[in-house]
Amino acid sequence: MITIGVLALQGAVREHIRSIEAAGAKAMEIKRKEQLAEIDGLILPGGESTTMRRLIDSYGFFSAIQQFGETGKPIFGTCAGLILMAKEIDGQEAHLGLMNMKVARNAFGRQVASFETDLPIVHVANDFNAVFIRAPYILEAGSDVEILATYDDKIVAAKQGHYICTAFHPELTDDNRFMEYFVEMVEQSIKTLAS
Ligand SMILES: NC(=O)CC[C@H](N)C(=O)O
Repeated sequence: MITIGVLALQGAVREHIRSIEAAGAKAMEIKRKEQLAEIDGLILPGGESTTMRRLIDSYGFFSAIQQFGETGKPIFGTCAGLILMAKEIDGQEAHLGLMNMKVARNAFGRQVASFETDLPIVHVANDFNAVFIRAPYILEAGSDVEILATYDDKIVAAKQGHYICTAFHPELTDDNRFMEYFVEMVEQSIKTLAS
């Protein structure tokens, strides 16, 4: 069975653990960078991206996560995790810079800080129950980035090779289809890396 880690410095860690297990994989909380060697895929959860970045730096995770990705192992960023993965962030310095895209934080505005809607998502479902909480969205994506979902003409899910991200929170509902897709990506990457 594959093992998927959740960066457990801050944010929606427990919900992701439950969702990974429901999708049929083993889940592991990642609190030290040495633990990255024990997992096949990594999730950067929702939370607060600035706080998470500060903790990533103080626990020495910054280049460890980049190197994990460079080996071809899949990384999935949800919400704040999506912000961490972007090469560019509107109005501020970027963080890990893994995906060729520019994002805007808290981009749906104060009045609609949180909402949920059923979305068609490429590879995943025609009616995925997407929950948005002070969500970012993707302003621009490079030609190497596959757009998986839009809401109100804004890009809210994307994939670039073994990197994938959502502006919404697939771990907060019982709809496990997005997580099942990530589990498949991780299984596929193991076959590719072994061949
Ligand atoms: N629910 C979330 O992860 C919100 C992300 C948060 N607005 C940030 O900028 O980090």
